[in-house]
Amino acid sequence: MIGVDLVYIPRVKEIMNRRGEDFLERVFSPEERANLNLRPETVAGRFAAKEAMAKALGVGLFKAGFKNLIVTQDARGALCGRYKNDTFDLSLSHERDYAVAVARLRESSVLSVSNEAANLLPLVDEKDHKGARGKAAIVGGSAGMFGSVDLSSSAALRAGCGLSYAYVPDAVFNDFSLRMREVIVKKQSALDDLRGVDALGIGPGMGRDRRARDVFLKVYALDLPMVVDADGLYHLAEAKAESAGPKIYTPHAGEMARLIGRDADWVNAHRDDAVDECLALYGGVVVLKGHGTIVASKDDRVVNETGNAGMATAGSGDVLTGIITAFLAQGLDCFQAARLGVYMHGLAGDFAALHKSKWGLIASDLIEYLPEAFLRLEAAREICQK
Ligand SMILES: NC(=O)C1=CN([C@@H]2O[C@H](COP(=O)(O)OP(=O)(O)OC[C@H]3O[C@@H](n4cnc5c(N)ncnc54)[C@H](OP(=O)(O)O)[C@@H]3O)[C@@H](O)[C@H]2O)[C@@H](O)CC1
Ligand SMILES: Nc1ncnc2c1ncn2[C@@H]1O[C@H](COP(=O)(O)OP(=O)(O)O)[C@@H](O)[C@H]1O
Ligand SMILES: [Mg+2]
Repeated sequence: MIGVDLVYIPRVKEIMNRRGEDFLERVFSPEERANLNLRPETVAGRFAAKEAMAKALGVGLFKAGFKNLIVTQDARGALCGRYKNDTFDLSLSHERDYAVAVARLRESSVLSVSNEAANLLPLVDEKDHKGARGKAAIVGGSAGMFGSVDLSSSAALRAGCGLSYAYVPDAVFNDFSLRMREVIVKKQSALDDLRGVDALGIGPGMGRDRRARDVFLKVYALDLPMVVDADGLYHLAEAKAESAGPKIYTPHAGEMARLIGRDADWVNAHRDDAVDECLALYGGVVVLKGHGTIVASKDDRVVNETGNAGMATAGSGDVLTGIITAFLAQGLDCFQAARLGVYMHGLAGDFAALHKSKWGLIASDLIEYLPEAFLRLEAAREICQK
């Protein structure tokens, strides 16, 4: 959360001479230009401060935009920085040909992530081994739908599990095994092994034929914490199977409509009522996805505050299944795992959109930016606990 930058003053002087006002307009906001001292060492120091703020945020300077990284003064007259809702302490200096700036993201900015979510983070014991950090299994995949189970099982590892297994149909086992590295691939004919895992996710890309339905019914009857998504929700709606262990259901509006016998337009217009109907029919914890995802049990309900429309892209729900399964496997209860999972998935999506835009974001980016979301939440928790 600290950034530093060094700028060669003669270079800034040369650009100022060559490009004049045009350069200042491109780099400084109107607020900054109003008070700007045009000595090259001052301009170079301000420029370095912007780069240092971008580094403290972990965002490229061009992506953040020069003019969005604002060097200003606080109420006491001390130099500080601002980027959207984040603020920075700044320290600037220059000597001969060089100007230097150090930026530190203020704690208040770090705390703008949810303290409640930060306090749910599973603890990591320094003596942990992979078997002690949660074993997650994802049951799904079928020809043409490898991607979904890859995304789910990979996301489970990135969300902190020590071991992640993908249970795929025997017919695609060889192909799928070649594709995966950290994830361990198993055949769905070995479902008895599932008793050794801590939590399960079922449904991504699993298909809707009879074979898939039979696998679903066997797995759904296991007394293990379980996330039910995608084609798992299809089989559940069709079979109205009895649940044994703790369950989290993660429908989008279309899947919710099927679960409660409504249409998707009705669900979109009555999201809270749809969740109530789903809870009454299936119990457990319900996650109704989409803008303002609802996480609800019969006793608790929250509307999630992270995430963005760039996440409306194929496979992003599969990533969510893996993240929630991982938190279940690390010992959180169903409501906590769903709450933290949805929050982290959205926060990773917000980081991904910052780096790659809402247009360029794809589901695997959510896995890539999950570590950044963890770092942010871990920093918030450390500050809360001080
Ligand atoms: N790379 C891979 O391998 C991937 C594999 N995947 C796998 O594909 C399988 C099928 O998944 P699915 O979500 O497409 O299935 P389904 O249940 O038919 O729902 C779609 C229907 O519901 C409707 N709908 C209404 N509201 C909606 C909403 N808010 N969000 C979304 N839909 C909404 C929608 O309406 P429409 O779009 O026509 O308006 C449409 O009629 C599943 O196994 C999944 O894991 C995917 O994860 C992608 C990456
Ligand atoms: N407009 C949006 N704003 C925020 N999040 C969204 C938006 N649209 C979709 N999402 C999120 O993206 C994910 C999509 O899940 P899903 O529809 O199951 O995708 P897939 O089946 O392709 O993996 C959900 O977590 C949902 O909340
Ligand atoms: Mg889905």
